[in-house]
Amino acid sequence: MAGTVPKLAAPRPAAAGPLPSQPLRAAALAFAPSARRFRVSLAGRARSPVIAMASAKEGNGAVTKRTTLHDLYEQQGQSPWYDNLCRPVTDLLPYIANGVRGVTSNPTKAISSSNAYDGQFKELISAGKDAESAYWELVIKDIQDACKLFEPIYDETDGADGYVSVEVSPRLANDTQGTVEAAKWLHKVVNRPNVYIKIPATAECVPSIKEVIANGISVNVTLIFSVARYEAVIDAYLDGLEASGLSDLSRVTSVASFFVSRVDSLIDKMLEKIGTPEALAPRGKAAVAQAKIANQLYLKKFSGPRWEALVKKGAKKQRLLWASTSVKNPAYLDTLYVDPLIGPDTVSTMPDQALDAFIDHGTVARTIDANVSEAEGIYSALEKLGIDWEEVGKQLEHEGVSSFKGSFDSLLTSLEEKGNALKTAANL
Ligand SMILES: O=C(CO)[C@@H](O)[C@H](O)[C@H](O)[C@H](O)COP(=O)(O)O
Repeated sequence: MAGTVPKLAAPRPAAAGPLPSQPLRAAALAFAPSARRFRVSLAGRARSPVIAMASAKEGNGAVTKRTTLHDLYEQQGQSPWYDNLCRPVTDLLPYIANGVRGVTSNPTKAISSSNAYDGQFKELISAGKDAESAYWELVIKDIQDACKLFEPIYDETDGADGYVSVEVSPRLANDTQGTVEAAKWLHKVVNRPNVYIKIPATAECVPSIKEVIANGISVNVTLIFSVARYEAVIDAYLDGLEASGLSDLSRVTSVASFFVSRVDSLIDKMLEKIGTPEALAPRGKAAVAQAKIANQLYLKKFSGPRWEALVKKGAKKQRLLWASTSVKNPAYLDTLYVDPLIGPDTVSTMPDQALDAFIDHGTVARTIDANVSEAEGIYSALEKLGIDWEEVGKQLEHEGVSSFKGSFDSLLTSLEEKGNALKTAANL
């Protein structure tokens, strides 16, 4: 059935296929994160001007400037990830050299905005693949290549960091069992230890998370917009670990992607509609306040007897990952969704805009658990103004799922048209 489990013939064996695994791993090792001076042995073309500047070579080939991304991890235990994966995947190398420790992907965006996929797409269509199978082959190649680049970090941290995440079809966002099957399939075909299968935190997919974790598959739970749904996600992770039957849980890990900027975008609009001075005052404060409260919940849930029993089997905490970190309102500070959310065992995934701003003028300091009572005050003041946090979460989830589905559908339509044109031109 179209839109359920994608139709890729069989998992590709690790050594077969076009994956240049050895050169990529060698390149990644040359950029090894533990090295103080990074050798720029493979010319990755940085998309971020700040990363490019920081990677500028001195005569001896060393990176000239140590970025705040290294400090973020080394001083505060937060992992900076890059919220953008597209071809050529070796573009990631300067990012890794400058302190990036993982990557989140949005393949529909990557494929629709680049012609770097055209060559492989043409080969796949000539080989008789349909558009959807070709889509998955393109995606899987990027993910496998990126996994190789981050493998040194994964190995060095004993599986705690160095992940690359890839989403199941967004058409399955309301299909519990379809999501489980797609996650198992994707995990099998990618066939890399450091892949996160991305599953949305919709009501229908919360049970999928439990089942996928119970199958020993690491998961990036995405599209979390409310504290209530976040709690259900943590429970699904804990239930999954308990149900797994594995004696060693150390290789089943997860991140919970809490979206930030979109919360302000919606709540700001609601506050502007109310329009009173009390309502206008907290604009731009809701998202960070809610995120800080989410972190308090994280601390509570990953402690105590239930959690300690899992730790004895090697379980790792499901880290909070801040997503949607670029600022949408130009009136706000461009580090608004990074600076105040720094703390241990968290991930901040940043697109170029947020990454550049943070490297340029971000502040490395532990902020996630500072001013928590102020955050709680903002949260309840907004409730008093009539903001229903669960409803906000539901609306944002609905919009997020629709927009991911929409871009997936329109990409597939354009790949089908492109595929048909190629077949006609080649008389296939
Ligand atoms: O994988 C994840 C989070 O799980 C991220 O790539 C996530 O999809 C992105 O941060 C968001 O889609 C970006 O959101 P926005 O900046 O468009 O609001």
